[in-house]
Amino acid sequence: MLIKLLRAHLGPYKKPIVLLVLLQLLQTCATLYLPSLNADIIDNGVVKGDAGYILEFGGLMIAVSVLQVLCNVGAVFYGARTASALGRDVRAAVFDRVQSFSARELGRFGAPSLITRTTNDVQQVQMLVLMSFTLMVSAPIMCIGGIIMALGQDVPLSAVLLAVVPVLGISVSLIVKRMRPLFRTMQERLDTVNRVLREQITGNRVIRAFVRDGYEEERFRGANTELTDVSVATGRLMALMFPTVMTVVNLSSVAVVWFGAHRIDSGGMQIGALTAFLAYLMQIVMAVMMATFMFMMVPRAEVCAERIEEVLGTDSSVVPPVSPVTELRRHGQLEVRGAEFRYPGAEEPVLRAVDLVARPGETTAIIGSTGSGKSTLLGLVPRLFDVTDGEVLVDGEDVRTLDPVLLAKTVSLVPQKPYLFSGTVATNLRYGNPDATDEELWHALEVAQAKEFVAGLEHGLEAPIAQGGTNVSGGQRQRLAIARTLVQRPEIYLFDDSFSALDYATDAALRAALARETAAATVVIVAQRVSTIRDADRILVLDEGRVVGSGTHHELMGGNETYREIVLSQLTEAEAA
Ligand SMILES: Nc1ncnc2c1ncn2[C@@H]1O[C@H](COP(=O)(O)OP(=O)(O)OP(=O)(O)O)[C@@H](O)[C@H]1O
Repeated sequence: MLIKLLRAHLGPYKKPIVLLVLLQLLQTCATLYLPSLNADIIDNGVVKGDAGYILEFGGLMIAVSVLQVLCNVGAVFYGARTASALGRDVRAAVFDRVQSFSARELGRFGAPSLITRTTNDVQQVQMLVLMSFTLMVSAPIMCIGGIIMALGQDVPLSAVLLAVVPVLGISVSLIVKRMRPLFRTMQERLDTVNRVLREQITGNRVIRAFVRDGYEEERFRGANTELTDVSVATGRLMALMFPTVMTVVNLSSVAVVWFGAHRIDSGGMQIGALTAFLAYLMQIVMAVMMATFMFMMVPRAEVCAERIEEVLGTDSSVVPPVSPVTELRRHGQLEVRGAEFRYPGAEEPVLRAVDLVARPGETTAIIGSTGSGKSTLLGLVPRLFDVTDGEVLVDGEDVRTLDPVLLAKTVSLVPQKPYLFSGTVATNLRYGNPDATDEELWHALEVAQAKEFVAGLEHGLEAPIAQGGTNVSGGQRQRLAIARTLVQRPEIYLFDDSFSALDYATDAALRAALARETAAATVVIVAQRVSTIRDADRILVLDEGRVVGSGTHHELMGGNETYREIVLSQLTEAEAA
């Protein structure tokens, strides 16, 4: 998965990658060359007292060091730039995919997990790539080159390396193997902490109202402790790595000095060669350590890459049309034919054989007990999800064949729980129509009965709105959401219980203004309140996902038992007449 992800996203950066590999190659060669030069200076300059030799080779050492530093800076620069670009691209790819998801896929992953995947998971992959750019080239060359150079200094002493390298390799891989499952658990527990935290922040008022602070604290502490436990377990393994490596290093250094001293004593080796040998031993061990460090990151990045690929590999169940219809002939006729909808995994459909025709210039209302499928039915029109059977037509065209931009322009839904974005009143109102003038915004606010309240705000249209619209009341939020839809001027308006938070007087005033404003449009209103819909041209009665009645208020009062029951639960017989 990691390789697949990297192959897919590193493609555009071939040039900087080749450049940084070359720079790494050069700087590693320079690093390997320095101990040999040092040995030469000791054996041929210092021991023989040749100042000219020392100066000449000392100068060369400085030149090689400068080259090494420059190459290193260049490699790190290109490495960091490419890794950051990769992170940006993967984040953008995940974001694009998530944007295409329908409510079904969003529900499957959950918002907290999608956020962790887009941020933390991508960051883990990005960090591994940065480390790899720095170490992938230099570590193996340094290790193999170090062995060759050490052999060049003294062959018998190199036997020490035969023991050191495998011992180091095996002990490190044993530790890394145990880390892998822990990393997966760590990412999952991070998801859980995010989920609990998000729920507690969004449900803060309910928690306070029910005085469940203690319970919620305990729940967070549980999730937090679980994350800490797994982090500590991986931390322990990581901590074990360095003492293990250092023990091997120190023991091998002692062995090299011990055997090297004997070789010098017997005249088989020069003192400069022993210094160089020790330096190469350090370089080899450093290379193994660096590789280890990288391998430590690989399992976590692999787990993260799998989680990212899972998102990228998930297709939206609301598929955009291959050859979309980009123009509609008539203006805003909505028709639902034999619609069935079943939520994923649900045994029973929540809508069955639903038929509905809503024409321009008419108001169609949908009423029914809670859970009867009203919101689901409205959601089928802007394709929040697609019918599992039957069809939804706008101006005679199946919504599944319509260009998504055209569909969004034609149909606008005011959801049951409207959402406002952080920004100002104006930025929210212009969400569906960025070119709307201030006059248009004020007009929409007037129709939505929100003009007075916005005019009363200190900055009027420029008054700040918090994320989710939490700094305005529920009723104000509903009215701003209605105004936002009015600014967009669609041909089909869908109001999902959008007047529920308004008092009766405001509800009536709003509907009267709305009727004038949307006189030529198709309006579908879902409501629980009979007074909101009794004047509608047609009322559809839903019961357990089926249409059990259709007609005007008077027609339904005459012959539809379900409708009569709903009406008489809210009004007296005289009021309902
Ligand atoms: N995401 C979901 N997954 C599974 N089932 C769902 C989901 N959303 C809604 N349902 C079920 O679908 C049925 C219809 O829900 P819907 O929200 O359409 O009803 P409604 O008539 O709008 O209700 P209300 O008047 O309370 O808003 C309900 O029984 C509900 O349990």
